[in-house]
Amino acid sequence: PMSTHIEELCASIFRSHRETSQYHAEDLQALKWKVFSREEVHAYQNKTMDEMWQHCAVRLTDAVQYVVEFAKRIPGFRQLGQNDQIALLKSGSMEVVLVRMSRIFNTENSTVFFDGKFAGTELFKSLACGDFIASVFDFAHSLCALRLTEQQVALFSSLVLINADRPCLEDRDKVLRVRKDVELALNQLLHRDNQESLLHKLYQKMALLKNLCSLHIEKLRWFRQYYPMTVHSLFPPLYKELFV
Ligand SMILES: CCS(=O)(=O)c1ccc(CC(=O)Nc2nc(-c3ccccc3)c(C(=O)c3ccccc3CC(C)C)s2)cc1
Repeated sequence: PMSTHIEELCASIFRSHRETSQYHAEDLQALKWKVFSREEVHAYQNKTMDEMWQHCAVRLTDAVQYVVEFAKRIPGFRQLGQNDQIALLKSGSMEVVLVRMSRIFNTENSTVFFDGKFAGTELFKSLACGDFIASVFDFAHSLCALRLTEQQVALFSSLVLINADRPCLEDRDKVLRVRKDVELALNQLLHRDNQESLLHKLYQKMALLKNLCSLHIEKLRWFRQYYPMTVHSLFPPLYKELFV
């Protein structure tokens, strides 16, 4: 059986996850067939590249804000130094957003929840980074296939965030100690759910997340060389702080 400390850690991470999810997977089940009309898709496709990038950056930053709030409520994360908290969010927040977004992906018609309805890859055409968007969709498909419970998503998200191998950490050992507890909690949860086989699959997903985030930064740098002023004056400050 789980130790009380680990049991409490599990419960508190799950609570933090629920409290800081803009949308709960079950709420979006009702919306999952609400897709954009052909006219609406065309309206997005007719946006200029900088308009669409800016639109997405604003949406993405909303989602990142909730991840920052989630991190702050993870026991142990708050005990880390301010600089280490920022370093972990800088390198991990996009990964957690990708994990969260994947759970409300409609695998039957390959659509993602965006701007209140479900959108296919074609809606994002004007971003001019089709390979990246396709990879995000592929990742969402592959994570959905694991059919994680919300508790498993909560613990997996914490593990993605609290990573002692991230760059620029001042107290690596402290991050490692906090991570060890979260690893123990996930191990015990999977044991209780009789799904130990999920563990190595989740570690494989972490490797995919790392690649996806590098691709995001690469595309952002590419976009920024064409529209430096859009990024400078129209992208949300938090987006610039974390990704630029
Ligand atoms: C995340 C918490 S949640 O409560 O589950 C939630 C909360 C809110 C929403 C609604 C939402 O903002 N959906 C967005 N979808 C995408 C998207 C777009 C292309 C493919 C796949 C999803 C957004 C992006 O901007 C994005 C996301 C990942 C990688 C790349 C990008 C675009 C680049 C240009 C920044 S924002 C969805 C889910």
